Amino acid sequence: MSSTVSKTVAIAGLGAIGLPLARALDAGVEGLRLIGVACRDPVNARARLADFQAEPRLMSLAELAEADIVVEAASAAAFEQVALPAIEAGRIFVPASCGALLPRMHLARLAQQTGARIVVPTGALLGLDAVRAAAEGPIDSVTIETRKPLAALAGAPYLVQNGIEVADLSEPLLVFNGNAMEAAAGFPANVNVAAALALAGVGPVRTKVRIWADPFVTRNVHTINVDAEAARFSMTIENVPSAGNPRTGRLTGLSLLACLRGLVSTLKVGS
Ligand SMILES: NC(=O)C1=CN([C@@H]2O[C@H](COP(=O)(O)OP(=O)(O)OC[C@H]3O[C@@H](n4cnc5c(N)ncnc54)[C@H](O)[C@@H]3O)[C@@H](O)[C@H]2O)C=CC1
Ligand SMILES: O=C([O-])CC(=O)C(=O)O
Repeated sequence: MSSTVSKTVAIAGLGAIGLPLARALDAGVEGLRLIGVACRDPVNARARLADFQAEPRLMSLAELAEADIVVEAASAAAFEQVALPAIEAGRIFVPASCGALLPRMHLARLAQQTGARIVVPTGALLGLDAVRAAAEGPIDSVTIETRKPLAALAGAPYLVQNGIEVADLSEPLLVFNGNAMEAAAGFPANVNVAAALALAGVGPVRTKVRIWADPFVTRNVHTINVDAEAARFSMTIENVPSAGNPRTGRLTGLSLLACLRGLVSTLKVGS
């Protein structure tokens, strides 16, 4: 159920997350109107937008801040170029690459001054409603264990820097065991989920992360374990990789769409 509130939306990136999200908005979501997208390659972007009913403007990353809601679905490297203008302009900023927010929490303080909001979507994860509720009281521990197919982890900076080869594994290998801050730096395209979990719960230092390269899984699998005073829970999600990007679960674009709907709906479900 949506309200008569209408907000404009602009999206950075037309990849596995951004393109289906843009398509869904173009098909019509009450209260939301897509006005712009930013892409690296305008020719390619025009081809992707050719069948849209209302073709959005091609914008620079900074120009996206003309919209009420600015969605970042590009990369950790592009995060700041999208985030800063949007937050300076007092917009609602929705980052998919939320791992890039962890070392930039000054942006949250800037948002306080400008009236902007930073809305981190649940993305490829689950259970952040329960984690947030638990975090209103004492929490003993929060962990996330991620298992990805080998192709989804290839090229991660942590693996390259540590000379860890995963391409030919015949058994699962624990490739990382640390906290969410370190995980976001070492696997910027793989564990934004750990960053979102950290922001929902006990922060990036206390949130423990284990990453497995697993030749036996065909999905991106995330299991969170929370031990809090009010509740103990474990939840697992098995995400179908996107056709366009095996690192990214197909659910992520849908999560962003649900998040945007929540920004304009009169009936909102979940905390
Ligand atoms: N929060 C979550 O649960 C999840 C977050 N992600 C993150 O979301 C982001 C987007 O993911 P995908 O759509 O799968 O990536 P993708 O690689 O499929 O698409 C990204 C798009 O952004 C464009 N792009 C990159 N840098 C740009 C720049 N400087 N200017 C303009 N366009 C630029 C690329 O050309 C590409 O079209 C990534 O950082 C990814 O790690 C991915 C999965 C889950
Ligand atoms: O899609 C997934 O399974 C998770 C992911 O890539 C991320 O959190 O960056």
